[in-house]
Amino acid sequence: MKVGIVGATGYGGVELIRLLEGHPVFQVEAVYSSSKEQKEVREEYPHLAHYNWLLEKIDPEEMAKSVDLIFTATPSGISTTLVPQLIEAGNRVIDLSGDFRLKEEGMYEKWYGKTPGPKKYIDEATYGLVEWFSEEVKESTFISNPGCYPTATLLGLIPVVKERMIQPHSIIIDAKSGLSGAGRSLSRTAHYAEINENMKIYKVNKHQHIPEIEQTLHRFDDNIGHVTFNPHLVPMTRGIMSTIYATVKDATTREELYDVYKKAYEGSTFVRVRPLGEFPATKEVSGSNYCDIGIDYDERTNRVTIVSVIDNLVKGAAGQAIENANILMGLKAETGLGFLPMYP
Ligand SMILES: NC(=O)C1=CN([C@@H]2O[C@H](COP(=O)(O)OP(=O)(O)OC[C@H]3O[C@@H](n4cnc5c(N)ncnc54)[C@H](OP(=O)(O)O)[C@@H]3O)[C@@H](O)[C@H]2O)C=CC1
Ligand SMILES: CC(=O)N[C@@H](CCC(=O)OP(=O)(O)O)C(=O)O
Repeated sequence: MKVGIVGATGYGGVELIRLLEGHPVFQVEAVYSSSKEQKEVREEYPHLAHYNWLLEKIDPEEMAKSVDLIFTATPSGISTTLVPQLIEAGNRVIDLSGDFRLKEEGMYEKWYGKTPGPKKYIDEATYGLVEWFSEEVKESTFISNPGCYPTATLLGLIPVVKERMIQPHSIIIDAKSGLSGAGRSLSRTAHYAEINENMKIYKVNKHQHIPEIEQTLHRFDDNIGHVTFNPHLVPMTRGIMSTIYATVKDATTREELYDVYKKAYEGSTFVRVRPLGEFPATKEVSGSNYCDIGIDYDERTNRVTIVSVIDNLVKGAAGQAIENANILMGLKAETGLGFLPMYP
C-alpha cells in the first residue's frame, strides 16, 4: 500500500519515514512540502543520503490518485483547511496535529488561539488513542492522532479513572519533554545555550493539551472534573515522562492498584506495566513504540503516583499514527512496529 507524507521535512514527518522503511505493507510513495517543492529530501536530511526523493507539491486531487493514505504532520492551524481538502478529494487521512482533537465548540479557539476547522470534520475525526479506541478507528476514515503529552498521560490515567477510583479535581500531572517535541523550527527556547544544563516550565496552566486530556478522561468518568497539567522542557532530544498524582476516593493497596493496571493492559503489545517498586526511565522506551508505566500508592496521603514514559516522536506521534493506519487498512495494529528501544 502506498502512503504519502505532508510535512515530511519536519520531525514528525521524518520519523514516519524512518518507521515506514521497516513496514512490511506500507511504502512511502510521495513526500510533500509547502515550501521546498522539487528539493531533494536528502538535502534537508543528510541521514537519508541514499534516498533520491523529491519533495512534491501538495495537490489533493493528484495525491488521491497516487497514494492510498496520507499522513499530515503539519503545525496546528494548517490541517483545519488542508485536511477537508484532502478528504474531499478522496484521500484517507491521519492527522498528527491538534486541529481535530477537541470536540466541544469554542475549545480549539480558546486553547490554540486559532480558527477551528469545519464542524463536519471535527465530528467525523476519530481520536486514535489506540489502546482504548481501536474499535472506533476500525470504522473510521479520518483519524486525529493524539498529542504526545496526552498519550503518555492518558495511558497512565485511564485504568484508575475508568474504575472510578479517583476523587474529582484531584489529578495533578507533572510532565517533562525533550526538545524534539517542539518541532524542527528554530526558536530561542530550543537554542543550545538556553536549554543545555537547564530545565524550564512553560505554558503554565495554559497548555493546549489540558482540554484534550480532560475530554478523554470524561469519556471514562464524567465526574472526574478538571486536571492540573504543567509541562517542562528538559535537555534531551527525545522522550516524555508524565508523573501523575491523584487522590483515591477509598483507601486501596499497592497490590490492588497493580491488579487494575495488569488487567487494563493485559494483552497489550505496547503498554508495559512495570512490577511494583519499579519505575520506567525515558531511555527505556526511546526509539520504540512502547509506553512504560510504573505505579505506587501512598497510604499516608491516599494518593497514587503513576509514571508513564514514551518516545514523543514514536508512541507520541509517528508510531501511534502508523498503528492507526494499520487498523484503518485492516492490518494488525502492531504491524511494522515491533522494534526494541535504542539502549543506551
Ligand atoms: N514533535 C513531536 O514530538 C510531536 C508533534 N506533534 C504534532 O505533529 C505536527 C508536526 O510536528 P513536528 O513534525 O514536530 O513539526 P515541525 O515544525 O518539525 O514540522 C512541521 C512541518 O510542517 C510543514 N508545514 C509548515 N507549514 C505548512 C503548510 N502551510 N502546509 C503544509 N505543510 C506545512 C513544514 O514543512 P514544509 O515547509 O516542507 O511544508 C514543516 O517541516 C504538529 O502539529 C505537532 O504539534 C504531535 C505529537 C508529537
Ligand atoms: C516540547 C514541546 O514544545 N512540545 C510541544 C508539543 C506540541 C504538540 O504536539 O502540539 P499539538 O499536539 O497540540 O499539535 C508543546 O508543548 O507545544
